[in-house]
Amino acid sequence: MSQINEVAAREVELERVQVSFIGELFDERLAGAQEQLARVLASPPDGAGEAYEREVVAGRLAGEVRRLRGAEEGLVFGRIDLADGTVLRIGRLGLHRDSDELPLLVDWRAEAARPFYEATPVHPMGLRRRRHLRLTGRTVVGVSDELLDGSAPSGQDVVGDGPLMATLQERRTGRMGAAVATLQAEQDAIVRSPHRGVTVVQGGPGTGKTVVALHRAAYVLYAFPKAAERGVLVLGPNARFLDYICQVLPSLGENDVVLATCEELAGVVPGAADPFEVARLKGSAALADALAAVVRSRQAPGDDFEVRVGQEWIRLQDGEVAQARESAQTSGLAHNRARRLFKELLVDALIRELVRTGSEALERIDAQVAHLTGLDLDKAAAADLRRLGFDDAPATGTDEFDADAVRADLLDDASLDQAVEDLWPRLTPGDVVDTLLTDTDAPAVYLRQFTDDQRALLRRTPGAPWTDADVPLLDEAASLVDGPPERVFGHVVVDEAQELTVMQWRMVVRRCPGRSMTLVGDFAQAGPATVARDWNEALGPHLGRRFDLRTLTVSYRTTQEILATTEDLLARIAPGRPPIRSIRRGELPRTLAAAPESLVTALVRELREQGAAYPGELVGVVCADGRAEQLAAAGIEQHARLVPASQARGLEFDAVVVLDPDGITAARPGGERDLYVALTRATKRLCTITVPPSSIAGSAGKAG
Ligand SMILES: Nc1ncnc2c1ncn2[C@@H]1O[C@H](COP(=O)(O)OP(=O)(O)OP(=O)(O)O)[C@@H](O)[C@H]1O
Repeated sequence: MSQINEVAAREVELERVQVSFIGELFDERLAGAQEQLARVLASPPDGAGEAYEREVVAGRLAGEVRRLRGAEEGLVFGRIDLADGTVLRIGRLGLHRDSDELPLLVDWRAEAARPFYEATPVHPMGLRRRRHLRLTGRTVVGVSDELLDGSAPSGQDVVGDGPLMATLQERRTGRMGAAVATLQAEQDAIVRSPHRGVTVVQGGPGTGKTVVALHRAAYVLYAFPKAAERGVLVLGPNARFLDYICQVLPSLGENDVVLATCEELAGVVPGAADPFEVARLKGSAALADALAAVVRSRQAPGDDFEVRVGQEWIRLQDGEVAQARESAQTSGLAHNRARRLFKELLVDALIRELVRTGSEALERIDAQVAHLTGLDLDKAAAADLRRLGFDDAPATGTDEFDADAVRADLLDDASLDQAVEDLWPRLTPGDVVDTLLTDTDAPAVYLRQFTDDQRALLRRTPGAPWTDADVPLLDEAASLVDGPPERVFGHVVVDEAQELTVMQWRMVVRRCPGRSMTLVGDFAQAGPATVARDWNEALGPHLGRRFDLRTLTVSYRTTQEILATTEDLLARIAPGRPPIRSIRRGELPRTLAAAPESLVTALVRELREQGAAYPGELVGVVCADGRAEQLAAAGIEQHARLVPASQARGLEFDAVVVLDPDGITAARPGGERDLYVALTRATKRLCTITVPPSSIAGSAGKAG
C-alpha cells in the first residue's frame, strides 16, 4: 500500500469510529421518539380536551420521527478542523449530548457550519482543513480533504479529488437529490442570506437554482422561526417537476414544507389546457380589474328596496340603498362578507323607516281625532293607564317599539333575505368568472382594452371544464367574494418563476402576507405565456423593486460541449447574455436526420443503441407537445422518459434525445426558448434527431 493510501485508510478508519458513535446517538434519539409516540398512542384519552392534547403531542412526535428518518441517509458528510484544533462534524441535523460541551453533529444550517461551505484558501474563515466524508449506508468509505490555511498536507490529511465531481458523476435517478454536502460557496451565500424579504436567483440552465431554492426553504425553516411558524410553500410549474424534487426536503429532515402547483393551491382541478395565446390573455392584469368590476356590478346596481314587514310594505327612502352600498363597498370586506354588512345596514334603515312611518301615522290619527272630538288621545290614554295603576305610563305608542327584537327578526327573515339577494347576491368564484367569460356582453363592458378577436379568444362555452389558465382567475374571484385564502405561508419559494403570469403572481402574493420569498428562474427559458422580459417587469406590479437579485454562473448539469452548441440559440433568445460555463465535460452532441415517416424508427433505434451502450442510464426524449401521444402509442416509454417540450423545464437526465427541433420551435411562439430548455437537460449526452425540410421517404441516416 502506498503512503497516501495508508494515510487515507487510517483516516477512514478513524472517521468510521466517530461516525458510528454519532449513529448510536442518532439511533437513541430515534428510538426515544418512537417509544414516546407509541406510548402516547396507546394511552386512552380521558375526555375531549385530553383527546385533542394527545393528538397534538402525537402529531409532534410523529413529525420528529419523520424528520429523523428523513435525515438518516447520509447523516454525516463533513468535518471542519479549526486552526485552534477544534473539530466539528457537519450533518443533516444537529445532535448534542447534554454532558458534552461541543455538539456531536452540527446541523448544516447552523452558523458554525458556514465555513464548511464558504471558506476558501483566500478567506479560510478560521479553518485549517475541510473534510468531506463519503458513506455507504452508515459506513465511511472515503474522505477527501482541502487545506485552507496554506499549510502543507500532514500525515492526517487526505488531499484528493473533489467530492463535487464524484457527486456529479452519479447516475440520474429521475429524482433530484440534496446537494447539502457539496453546496458551492456562491450557492451557499444565497441559501444562508439573512435577507428576509424577496430574493431572486437567476442563472442559466443547471446552475443550481432549484438546488438553492430547496436548500433555502430548509434554511428558512431553521433560521427564521417566525416564518417557519406559518410554514414554507414551494411552488413548482407542474406535477412532473414536483415529483422530480419531492425527495430533497425530506432528506434534509424537513417534511412540513408544502409542495404545490398553482392548481393545487387554488384547489381546482382543470379539465383542459388553454392554447398559449388564450393563456397569455387570461394571465394579464386586465383580468383582475375585470373580475373586480364584475363583482362590483353585482353589488346593488338598483336603488329600490321594498319589503313586507308584518301587514305592510315598507320602501326605503331614496339614497338609503346607495348609502348602505357605499358603506359595504368601502368596508374592505370581500363580497359575500360585505353582503352581511349591507343587509344589516338595510335592516337598520328599515327600522328607521318603520319608526318614522309609525309615529307619522299615530300623529295623523291623533290630529284627526283631536279635530273631530277636541280630545288629546295621548293625554287621555296616559290618564287611563294611570288610573289603572301604571304610574310611568308612556307618553306615545312608538316608544313601545322594541327595535332590537324587530332587527333580529328582520335579519332572520327569509323573504327579506331574498330581497337582499336580488340586490346583492351571494356569489361563488365560478359565478364571477362565468359572468366575465360566458356572458355575451360582459367582455365588451369589462375588457374594453382587448380587441374583438381577443375577446372572442377568451369566450368560454357555458358548462365547459375549467382550464389551467382559468385557475388563477378562479382564485382571484375567490379572494373577491370570500376574502384572502385561509392558508398563508411565512415564506414562499417559486421555481421556474419566469413562467408566472400576472394573475399567477397575484395568487402567490396573496399567500405570502410577509412578502418573504425566494424566486428562482431564467427568462431565457420562459414559455409562451410569459409576457415580462425581466424581473423588474415581472415583479414590479406585485413586489416593487425591493428585491435582492443574485446570479449563479456555473452549470453543474449541462456539459461545456452541449452549452457550446446552444450559444447561437442563446444569443437569439437572450441577446447580450454572457454564456455560462460548465464544470462538466462530455461527449460532443450528435445530430441524426430522419424523414418524417421514419422518425419513430430512427428514435427507437437510437434509444436501443444507447440502452445497450449505457445500460441503466436515465434517458429523456423531448418532443413537441403535439407529438407526445403518437410516441407514447409507439411504446417509446419502454426505453425512455417521454417529455413534451412544454413540461421539460427543470428536469434532468443522463442522456437526452431531442426529437425534431424545428417541430419544437414551430409548435408555440417563443419555441426557440422551448428548444433551449430541451437541449440543456442532459448531464452527459445529447442527441438531436432532425427532420430536414427536403427529406424524402426512407432517407434516415447519420449526419454529423
Ligand atoms: N452544489 C451542488 N452539488 C451537487 N450537485 C449540484 C450542485 N448544484 C447543482 N447541482 C446539480 O446540478 C443539476 C442542476 O441543478 P438545478 O436543477 O438546481 O439547476 P437549475 O438552475 O434549476 O436548472 P434549470 O434552469 O434547468 O431549471 C442538478 O442535478 C443538481 O443536483
